[in-house]
Amino acid sequence: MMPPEQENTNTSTTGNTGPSSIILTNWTETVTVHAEPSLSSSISNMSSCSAQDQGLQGQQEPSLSRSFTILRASLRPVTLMFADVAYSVCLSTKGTGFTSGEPKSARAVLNGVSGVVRPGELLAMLGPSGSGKTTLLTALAGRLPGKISGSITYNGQAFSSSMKRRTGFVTQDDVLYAHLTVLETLTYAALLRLPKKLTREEKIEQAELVIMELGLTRCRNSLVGGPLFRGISGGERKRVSIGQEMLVNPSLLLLDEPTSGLDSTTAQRIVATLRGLARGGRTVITTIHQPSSRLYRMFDKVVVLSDGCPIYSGQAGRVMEYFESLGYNPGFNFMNPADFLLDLANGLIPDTTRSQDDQLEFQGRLDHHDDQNSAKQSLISSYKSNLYPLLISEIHRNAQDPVLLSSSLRGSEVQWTTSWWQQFKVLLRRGLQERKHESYSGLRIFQVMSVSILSGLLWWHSDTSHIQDQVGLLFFFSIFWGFFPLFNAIFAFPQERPMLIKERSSGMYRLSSYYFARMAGDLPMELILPTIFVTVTYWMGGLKPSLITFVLTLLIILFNVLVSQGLGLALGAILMDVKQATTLASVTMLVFLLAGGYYIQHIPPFIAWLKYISFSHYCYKLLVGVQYSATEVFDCGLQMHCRVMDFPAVKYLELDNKLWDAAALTIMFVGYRVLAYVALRMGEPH
Ligand SMILES: Nc1ncnc2c1ncn2[C@@H]1O[C@H](COP(=O)(O)OP(=O)(O)OP(=O)(O)O)[C@@H](O)[C@H]1O
Repeated sequence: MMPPEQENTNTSTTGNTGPSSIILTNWTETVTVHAEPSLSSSISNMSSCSAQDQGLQGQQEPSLSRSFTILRASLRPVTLMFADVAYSVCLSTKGTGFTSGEPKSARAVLNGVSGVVRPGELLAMLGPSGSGKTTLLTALAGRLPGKISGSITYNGQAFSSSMKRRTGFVTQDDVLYAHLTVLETLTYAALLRLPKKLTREEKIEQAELVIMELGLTRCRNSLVGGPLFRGISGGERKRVSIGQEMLVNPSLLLLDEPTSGLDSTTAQRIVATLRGLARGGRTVITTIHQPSSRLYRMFDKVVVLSDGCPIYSGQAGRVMEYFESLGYNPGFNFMNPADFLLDLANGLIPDTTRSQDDQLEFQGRLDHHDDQNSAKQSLISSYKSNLYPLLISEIHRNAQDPVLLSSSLRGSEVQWTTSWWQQFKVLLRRGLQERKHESYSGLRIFQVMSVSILSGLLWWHSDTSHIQDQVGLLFFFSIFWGFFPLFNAIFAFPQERPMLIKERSSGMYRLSSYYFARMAGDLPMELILPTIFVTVTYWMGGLKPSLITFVLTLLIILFNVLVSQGLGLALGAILMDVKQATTLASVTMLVFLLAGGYYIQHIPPFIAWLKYISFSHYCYKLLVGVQYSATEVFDCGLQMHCRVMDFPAVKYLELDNKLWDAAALTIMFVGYRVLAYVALRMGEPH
């Protein structure tokens, strides 16, 4: 139990609501909910566990006491009802022969699943692997693509954008930025998700609060980590993911396997927290693989799935009674109800005539498929005749309930909790922090510096008497700064896709604010490296010693970098596959290299148009155009001077219209970026 004085600071007991009711104040309103002692105890247990390690509990208590209630009261309770939910996926049946275009077959993943979950309840979905738990959870979260039959309603209404912002969804794989600390991860989530009316300090305080509440104090400053380097533990990652969703104070919280891979104590803490959140007036649904009996006792309701069909949906405490009424007994005492349910869902019916050891041996053998299938069918038909009619009549009754319908989630909602500018600023900062290791990586700087010094040495103090070499250096500028940004930019969106999907699905920010923040975040390094490169190589390479020409050369190359980056972003966003995008990019750059006008000057007319789609071609033309004036001459041998403009490689370029070249680059600069944005928008799950 929480210390009495702490309870008093968080809640006030009211005379007219009875001893078990407390008033919980939150951002926008005051609601009355029924609290259970277990909530306080579970949460305080977790907090104190970590706070003790740090000796922080005493220090943090004042801020905790002011806003503790925010995490405990749901703003708008949601009653979730689902009836006859069915979902199929299309599978192409591949034969072993040489035939192609085989007919597609549909596979039912969910079949007639129904249930009711009310505010304050914790529902667990149980079932063997592949039974459809994740699919059902995703459908209930409004995130399942494709056609779902049956009905899913939230306070009697269909899923809406308002509901989306009230829904927290924790996926099985934790999608987190590896290079942010736990505190940074939760602070950025708070800054993006909490409403405008809270100050920045208050939002940061909420993040701190979630850290304490989830027992993450000990690792608050540790990096999250990822596949390439180790960070916090699996259980801590899971708690960070839950914390991100808790921050928005969701009315409906859905979690996919929040305890998988965790030790039983940590799993117990997580489920206790979920139960605590439910008791604060939320509707909480979780899938779970193998709960211990301790965990099982914390569930209010369970849905048990077998091959996508329900065999039970209702109160968790009455499950044994129900199956006993059908004649199924665990066979021996003290069996974990969850184990019993999973056996049943697998079609393993306990044989009470056998001893315990015999049963284990019997069930372990795999040669009873027919028996198992007929047992499953029998359980499914028992569900249909016993539980289904009750559930459907409850759903119909509730659907007519005027109180439920009046608490509609539509209407009065603002679409975004924070302004465009606020989102842009936070996303920009987060992006810079997450990618600084990559942008400012020593390897990347070494790569550019070594190439610049090497090219400077190769072209060391070239002059116009070696015009072919000088023009070659300008062509090299245009090609190198076409390739390099293009290949860097290709990775941007495919790498960020899981995060983008997760955050956009919960309505965290606008796509445009993300997009512009990403563009702006990449700019410093995209521009600094070519600036260093050009500065070193230009002067070492003996190009025209004029400051104006140097600045113009630099500006042309920087613009070329931005155009090339735009193409990389567009390819990445359209294909969303790094391998495909890099293959296409290398073919494109090869075409640009060959058609750019340096290697081949007599391209057959039917393919000469290729150069007009090459940004490197325009860049090269502009570079040559600013390097040599129309009257400039070079030593063409035998003490003769020729006009640079008559040199074949330059003449071929037709340098008379620089404005058009600049306009072509500008069109590409805008066009590629618009294309990337549209591709991102179209690629979003609907
Ligand atoms: N898009 C899809 N394409 C093909 N099969 C799918 C698709 N979605 C789901 N399935 C299949 O549907 C079944 C149910 O999948 P689901 O992920 O919901 O199971 P689960 O009960 O959550 O399993 P687990 O406990 O192992 O995570 C699986 O057999 C899965 O292969």
